[in-house]
Amino acid sequence: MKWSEISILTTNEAIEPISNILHESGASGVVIEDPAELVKEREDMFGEIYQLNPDDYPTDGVMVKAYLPVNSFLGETVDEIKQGITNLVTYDIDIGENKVEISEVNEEEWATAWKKYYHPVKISDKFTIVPTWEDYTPVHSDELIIELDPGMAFGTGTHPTTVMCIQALERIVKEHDTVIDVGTGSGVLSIASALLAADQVRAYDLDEVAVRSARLNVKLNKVQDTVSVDANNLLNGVTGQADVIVANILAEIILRFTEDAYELVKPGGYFITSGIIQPKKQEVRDSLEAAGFQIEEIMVMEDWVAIIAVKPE
Ligand SMILES: C[S@@+](CC[C@H](N)C(=O)[O-])C[C@H]1O[C@@H](n2cnc3c(N)ncnc32)[C@H](O)[C@@H]1O
Repeated sequence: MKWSEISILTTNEAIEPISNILHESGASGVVIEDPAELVKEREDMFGEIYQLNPDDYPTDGVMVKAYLPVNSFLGETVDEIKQGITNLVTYDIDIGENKVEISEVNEEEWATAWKKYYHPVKISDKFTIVPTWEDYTPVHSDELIIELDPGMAFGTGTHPTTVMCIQALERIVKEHDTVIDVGTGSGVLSIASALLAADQVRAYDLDEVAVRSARLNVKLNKVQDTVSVDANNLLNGVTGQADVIVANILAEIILRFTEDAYELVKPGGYFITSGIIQPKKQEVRDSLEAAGFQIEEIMVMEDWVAIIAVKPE
C-alpha cells in the first residue's frame, strides 16, 4: 500500500480540531511538531513527560502531519480535510497560515517517519506500550508491557479509541476468557487480552498488511500460543462463543455486525466497541440495544466514544 503525507502549518489553537478532522478522515499516525504542545497534551492525557528533541521541530507555527492511504478516494479525502480546516474559521478558530502540503511516501519512509515521535507511554493502570526500538525498564513490578511495531498497520496503541479499549479490557477480561478482536490492526488489543490472562484470543482484520503486522507483534510479545490472527471480514463465518468481543472500528462498520456479535457473545459476556465519534454515539447505542445488548458504560476521550455493552444472562 502507498501512503501520502499531509502536512498542515497552523496554530496551537487549531491543533486539536485539525487532528480530529484528520482522524475522522481515516488518517494514521497524526503527529504534532511542536514540543511544548505535545508535552502538554501527553501530560494532560497520561501524566507522562515525553522526551523530545527540539531540533526536530520548526520554530514558526505548528506542523500537524498525518498519513493517508493512496486510493481512489485520496483526492476527495484531501479536499474534505481542506474544507474542514477552512470551516474552523467560522468557529472563530485561528488556523494561521494554513499551508497544506501533500507528498507521497514509500512504505519504508512511512513506517519509519513517525518513529522519532513515538516513545513508551503508560496508557492505563496496568499497561505501558513500548515501541520495539526503545529500551524500557518497567517502573512497577506489576506493569504489563506491550511491545509494538505498528509498521504499516493502525496503530501505535496510543490513539484515544485504542486507549479506551485497553482500559475496558483491563477491567473486563478475566483469567481463562475467550476474546475475539475484530479489526485487530497492529494486534494491540489481542496482545493486551492475552497479557490479561485470556486463554484464547482470535484476531481478525480485512487488511493483509494488518494481519502480517499483528502476527509479528503477537510473536514479539510471546503470546502466539494464545492469539491467532486471520484475515476475515468482520465476524463473517466466525463460530464459537466468546466471553468478550472487542472492535475498534468506525461506527458505520460496527453497525453492520452488532447482531453477529450478539450471537457470538456468551450470556453475561461483553461487546466493547470504539472508533465512534460523538455524533455517531446514539446510532451505535441504538443498534447495540436493538441487537439485545444492555449498555453498561459509555467512555469518552477527546471526541471519541467507546461503548461497553453486556449480553443479559
Ligand atoms: C481503527 S483500526 C483499530 C486497530 C486496533 N484494533 C487498535 O485498537 O488500535 C481498525 C482496523 O479495522 C480493520 N477493518 C476495517 N474494516 C474491517 C472489516 N470489514 N473486517 C475486518 N477488519 C476491518 C482495519 O484494517 C484496521 O486495521
